[in-house]
Amino acid sequence: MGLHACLVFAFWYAQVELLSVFNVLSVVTWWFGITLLEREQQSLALRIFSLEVTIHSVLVCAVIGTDYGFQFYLWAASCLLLLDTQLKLKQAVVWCAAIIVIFALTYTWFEEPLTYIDYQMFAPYLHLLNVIVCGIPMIYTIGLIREITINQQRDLETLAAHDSLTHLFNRRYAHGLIQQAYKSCINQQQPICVVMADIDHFKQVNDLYGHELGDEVIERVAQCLSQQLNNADIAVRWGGEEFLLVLPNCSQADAQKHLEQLRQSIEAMTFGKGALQVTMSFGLATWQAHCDFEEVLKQADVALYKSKHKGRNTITVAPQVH
Ligand SMILES: Nc1nc2c(ncn2[C@@H]2O[C@H](COP(=O)(O)OP(=O)(O)OP(=O)(O)O)[C@@H](O)[C@H]2O)c(=O)[nH]1
Repeated sequence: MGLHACLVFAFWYAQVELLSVFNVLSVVTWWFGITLLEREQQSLALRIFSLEVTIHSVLVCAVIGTDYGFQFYLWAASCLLLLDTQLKLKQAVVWCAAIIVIFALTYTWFEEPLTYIDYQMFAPYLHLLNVIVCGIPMIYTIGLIREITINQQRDLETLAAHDSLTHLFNRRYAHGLIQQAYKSCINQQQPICVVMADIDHFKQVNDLYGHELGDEVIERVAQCLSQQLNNADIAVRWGGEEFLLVLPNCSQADAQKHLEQLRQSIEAMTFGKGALQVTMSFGLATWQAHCDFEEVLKQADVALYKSKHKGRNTITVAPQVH
């Protein structure tokens, strides 16, 4: 819009009044397009910008020829069209190709311009300036598409790896991480522990307080688990109210101390304006070098079952298998 405003005066000064008037119209069109952008009507705005740039470039070339490089704005117009995501790719490609064909034809159509302006010696500089200015939307478009693609890929990866309620890792994604942690601990001859944890009497929570508060309990318990874990630890939402914790470089004794702190923290939490408190049971197993993941998981599960059997809100350590 700023560029068109400057050109109103430049063409007036160069006594090409027709182009001066065109630029007034362009300023109005860009102002209208920007208003549409502010109203979040991006698609319509982009189409208007593209149309304006296309018509304007052709008219300028018709009046003063191609020496000044105004035809390069047609490349910019085709890039702008690609940003219109409501336009199907096929349609966008056809429109872009049509604009590029018009660009190529300007050299034949406008070999003899309607007017020769007095400042012909500035033509190469203006040509250079126009090419540079036209490059900006192209760099912007490709950069924007690159940025959007990277962000979407990152978002998709996060969505695929995490559980939507607790934001802990989901079961499917965690498998790879757990195997990596195990291999690294075994290579460095460091201990690694596996814990199954389950909120006690959770069915009653749902039955007495409703599923919404049930969800809040799961969410806040998960938060408490992840806040108290170390960076290398892996917390997974294993099932409804069941969590798996993998603690690399952690001995059984340290894991036991850690879990006792967690147990106490969860016991101290209140929900539903203080009306509800919950407890958690834990089953702890040390992952031996000769065991596979399924085996250690089973040991932790059996230990958890024992904790439930003992009256819940407790930690049971699985016997070491030699
Ligand atoms: N609100 C809510 N409830 C869930 C979710 N996932 C599972 N549940 C409920 O969790 C309850 C689990 O109950 P049970 O497996 O019988 O276990 P429990 O009542 O916790 O009893 P113990 O484990 O023996 O202490 C079931 O009623 C499920 O419907 C969830 O995402 N949100």
